[in-house]
Amino acid sequence: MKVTIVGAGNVGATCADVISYRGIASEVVLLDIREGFAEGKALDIMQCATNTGFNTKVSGVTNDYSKTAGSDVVVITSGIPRKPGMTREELIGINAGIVKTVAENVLKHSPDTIIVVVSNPMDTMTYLALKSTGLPKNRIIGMGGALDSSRFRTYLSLALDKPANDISAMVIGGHGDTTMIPLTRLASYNGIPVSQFLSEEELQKVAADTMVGGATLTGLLGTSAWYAPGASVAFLVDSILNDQKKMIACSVFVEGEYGQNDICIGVPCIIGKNGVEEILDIKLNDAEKALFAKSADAVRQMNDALKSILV
Ligand SMILES: NC(=O)c1ccc[n+]([C@@H]2O[C@H](COP(=O)([O-])OP(=O)(O)OC[C@H]3O[C@@H](n4cnc5c(N)ncnc54)[C@H](O)[C@@H]3O)[C@@H](O)[C@H]2O)c1
Ligand SMILES: O=C(O)C[C@H](O)C(=O)O
Repeated sequence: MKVTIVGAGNVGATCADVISYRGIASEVVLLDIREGFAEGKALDIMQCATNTGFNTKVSGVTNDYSKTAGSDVVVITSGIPRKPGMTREELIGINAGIVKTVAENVLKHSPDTIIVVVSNPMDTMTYLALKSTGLPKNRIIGMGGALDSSRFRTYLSLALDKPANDISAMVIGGHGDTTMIPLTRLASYNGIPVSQFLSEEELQKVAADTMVGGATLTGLLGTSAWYAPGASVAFLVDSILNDQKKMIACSVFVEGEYGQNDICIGVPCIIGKNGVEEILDIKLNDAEKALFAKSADAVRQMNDALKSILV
């Protein structure tokens, strides 16, 4: 089980670290354009092995894609993160070129791989990776919903003062400050609707905090987050490599689901060894449907912007 992570920065290295100590893959290759950087990160992670007790082989390379050959999964975390005050969408100009080139390079050496796109604006970068590589839609997965859902569960756990792992909740829609949709109506505390414990006002605050979860951390840290993003990617990779068939909100190409076509957007998916094995077209109420349509319009607009950048 080999995983390549392109972009050995904050998110990429954290993801490699979590994949290693959880034994999710037997081999992880980190690749970066910065001379020696991925090599350094890999060596540092490998030196955890005797203390945390893992056997995963972690290596780093500078721009040498031949070392990534035969990867089962490739994670794209290369690109720039936002700074305080920026939106994810503002990163499109620089990250589009990077993601397109990286996706093409990895496929030269791992033609059968499944690609997990992390770079922002993630829904648009996922669409770009899909369109530029021509891969079947089950093999291109955007990671955003796993992270947003974990933030949603965290904020719910803080509001309820109960453990996050006892809370089940999901965020769908775009991975943007105004486009994500925390499904408060469906959130539960061990199967009991959270609305039995929290007022509408408290639930609205949890939803609002979730939506700006990434912006809040960017304001605090001066760059965007990495621990929860890295762990969320590892969680997704685990479901692929170990064929767990977990239901995870992922940005995937929709063909009629939720009344949308020709965009990649966050929807509940079954994730297994074939990548996206099923999209669950769950029943939304009218208010949620309206939010989803608005979110899809915003995602589509970014895809249109992409077309003018890439010409
Ligand atoms: N989808 C999500 O939920 C999510 C979460 C967190 C971060 N992100 C995004 O992930 C990306 C990475 O964030 P980060 O905090 O790790 O940034 P970072 O700056 O710490 O790391 C990015 C790395 O990419 C490398 N890189 C740049 N161009 C490259 C290329 N052509 N080939 C190989 N490597 C290249 C850089 O040298 C750097 O080491 C950003 O775009 C960020 O917005 C997305
Ligand atoms: O907030 C960001 O820009 C990074 C990432 O998308 C996140 O949600 O942490």
